[in-house]
Amino acid sequence: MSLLHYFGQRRGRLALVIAIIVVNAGLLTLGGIGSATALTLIVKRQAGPFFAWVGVTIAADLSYAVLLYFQTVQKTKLTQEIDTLIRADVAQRLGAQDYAGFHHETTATYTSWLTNDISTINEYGIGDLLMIIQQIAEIIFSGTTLFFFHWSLLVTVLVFAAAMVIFPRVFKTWMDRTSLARTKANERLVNVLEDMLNGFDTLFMTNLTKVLAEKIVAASRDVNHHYIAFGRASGAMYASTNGLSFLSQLLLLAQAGWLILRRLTPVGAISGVQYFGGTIFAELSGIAFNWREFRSVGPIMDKLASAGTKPVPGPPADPWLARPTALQLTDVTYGYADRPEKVLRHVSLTIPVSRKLILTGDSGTGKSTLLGIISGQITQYTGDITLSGQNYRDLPQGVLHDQLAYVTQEPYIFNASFTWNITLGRSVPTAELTQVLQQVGLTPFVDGLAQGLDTILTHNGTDLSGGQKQRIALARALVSGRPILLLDEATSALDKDASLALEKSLLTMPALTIVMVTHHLRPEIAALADQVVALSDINQ
Ligand SMILES: Nc1ncnc2c1ncn2[C@@H]1O[C@H](COP(=O)(O)OP(=O)(O)OP(=O)(O)O)[C@@H](O)[C@H]1O
Repeated sequence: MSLLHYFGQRRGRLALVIAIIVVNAGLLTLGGIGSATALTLIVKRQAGPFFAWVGVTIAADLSYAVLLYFQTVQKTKLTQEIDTLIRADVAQRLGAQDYAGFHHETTATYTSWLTNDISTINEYGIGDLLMIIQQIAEIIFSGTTLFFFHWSLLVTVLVFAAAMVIFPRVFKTWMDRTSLARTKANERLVNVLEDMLNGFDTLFMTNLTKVLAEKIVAASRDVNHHYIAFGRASGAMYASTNGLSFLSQLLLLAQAGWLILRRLTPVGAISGVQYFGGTIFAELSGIAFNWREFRSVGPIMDKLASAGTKPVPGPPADPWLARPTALQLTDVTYGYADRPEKVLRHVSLTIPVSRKLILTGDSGTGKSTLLGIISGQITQYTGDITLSGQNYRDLPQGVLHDQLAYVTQEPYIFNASFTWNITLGRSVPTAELTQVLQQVGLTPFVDGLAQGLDTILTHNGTDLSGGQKQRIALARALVSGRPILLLDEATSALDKDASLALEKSLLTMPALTIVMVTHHLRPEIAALADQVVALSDINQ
């Protein structure tokens, strides 16, 4: 992932912005030439030409002002387009990862990548690169003009220019290091913000809301510290390159005076040298500074690329999977990386097609872990799992996901309409949607909403009850049309009668293969299952 790659994708607008920038640099130069020439003419007391050049200078400066407007607008459009390209790329990479890969970083970290890092790319990547182009254009125009005043002025400029290009290299490592540390601190801040703000209710009920401010202030100080470290690096470079620039301008002024005294250049050169010399050195020190900043975006782009590889379209689903015959677990063993004890030990289980299996067991014994493995989210187990005789390890994730719907205890609700939360954007016939709503018992609730199915639900369903969220998740699973349902305490938030009714309705759907995890197995539910398995009986 390189920023230049994204510039390439928007080369048309980039060319337009560069064209405006170059014309503007030319207009600025014309303004400078106008002032210098006017000075020469007034010393010679030539009134007509003097006012003509004043007019040229005014016209150049006014045109510059007008073009500046278009430059700003086009630059903003270019920046916004590139932002979206980068976000799309990162989002695609995140979406193409496997379950463990995605959860390697927190969502807050990803948020920081897609917000803070994009801002940094805007400022230091896009903004600085365009600024560098403008600075180069101004340097070329100013250098050419100085040459016409006297060639020796250009030689002096080139000597100092070389010094200014070499000098900032001293600061490269310092700036790279502090820039990366700064983005890491931003990630930590976003993580703390998300953690504390999401935990508000808990802190509020325990009268500990002061913790909110304490943690946020601490994380903010951490960010301050790293911004200041970067500010030191960039400030040191900025100050020293500017010092060199001032020194160069003074020498150039002295040289121009000497040339005028020896009648080798017109009097106007005194203002021209100040103007163009000042422009060249200011822009050169600016380039050195902006180039360093621009380069500091490199590690950020590398970090964004670490989100994974770009997705490649998966193979089409195998026809043999159209109707899976059975799920078969053989000798499955698994333990979490940071825990010494294995949670599952040599578990073997067969779940024939369209059968209903209920898995029971005490809390913490590994039921959810087993469903995590069957769902394909956890992959680092030993042993084998097959679906229709095909080993999970040979199945592309997409193919497996086409066969399974996994409903957890705490389903996620998107900040989108009721319909979207059930269909996830797929098109589903209204009759089917209505039937599923009926099956999961959501119809009375939806009918009571002023906007019905168009009601926008809040982020993570904070305006819904736990039971309503679970009903939505079940509707989502049924609408998906997957032949295998994995239910992890999927009705735990419902009252006894509602939970019984819903479980009964699910277990009597003839086509579905169901693996249902439950703590509270009621006899009427057990009677509907083909198999009731206690995890402790199969976990050795
Ligand atoms: N991400 C994780 N990292 C480390 N350990 C974990 C993780 N998830 C679960 N565990 C541990 O694995 C064990 C089994 O957890 P699991 O959630 O599978 O149990 P469970 O039978 O579903 O429990 P419950 O009925 O309470 O939901 C527990 O000891 C738990 O602490």
